[in-house]
Amino acid sequence: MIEVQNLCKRFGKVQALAGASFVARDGIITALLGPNGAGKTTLLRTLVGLLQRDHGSISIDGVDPAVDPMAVRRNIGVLTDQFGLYERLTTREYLRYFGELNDMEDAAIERRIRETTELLSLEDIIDRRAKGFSQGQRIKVALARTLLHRPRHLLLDEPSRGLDVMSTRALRRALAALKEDGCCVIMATHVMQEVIHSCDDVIVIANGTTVTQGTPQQLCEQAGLSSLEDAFVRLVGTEEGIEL
Ligand SMILES: Nc1ncnc2c1ncn2[C@@H]1O[C@H](COP(=O)(O)OP(=O)(O)OP(=O)(O)O)[C@@H](O)[C@H]1O
Repeated sequence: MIEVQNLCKRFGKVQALAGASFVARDGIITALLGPNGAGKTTLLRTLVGLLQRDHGSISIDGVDPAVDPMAVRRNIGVLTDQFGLYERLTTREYLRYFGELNDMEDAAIERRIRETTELLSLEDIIDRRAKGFSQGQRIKVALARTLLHRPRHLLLDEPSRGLDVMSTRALRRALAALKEDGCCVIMATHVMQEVIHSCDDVIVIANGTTVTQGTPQQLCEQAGLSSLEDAFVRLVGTEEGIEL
């Protein structure tokens, strides 16, 4: 479980986070929905300790990443906008390398490579070098790396961008498997279809603060509208940052 209270982060004159608070529970997919510049990426980066917060509290299964960053990182998988692939390594070599960095045994690494290859349909690129990979291929490899060590918590920053229909389905399968495993998953996205399809709970964020949190149905009821997209627009008061 991830609990955040009154999280603040400023970059110079920009108040990127201005008191965000929420709880993301285990065994469900929590969407982080907000217009461009709302603070979603800053929030995810602060949660894992890539950015230092100015104020507020973070608890990841009871551990504060500022107090014990290594304990948090062992149990968390992060997919950011920087995929961090190595052009000269094949997908298999890259996944092996990250498995070793996470202190996994060789047999476990090979088993998880087989499982993630099947889950994310990586067969055609598993033995190809990353140089020249398309955007969708890059995301899938980065996602495989994120899932490889079976972290209990996952922070996914726009995982569906650039994915074709087949890859979107692969992502949905991966999310369903994580949910089944009882993981705590937070997914920042602009794609309403993905929220409706995969997410049980939604945090709406605007101007660095949490506007509301609830199931897609609760958000619709709160806004008095039947479509989640319309409810989102009403709740944040802007049409910016929506993809259908
Ligand atoms: N390193 C930085 N230096 C200065 N300003 C920053 C930095 N990172 C983020 N910001 C600012 O903080 C605010 C929040 O940015 P953030 O990237 O968290 O938004 P977001 O919700 O992820 O947006 P998007 O949907 O466009 O990806 C923006 O005004 C952004 O310009």
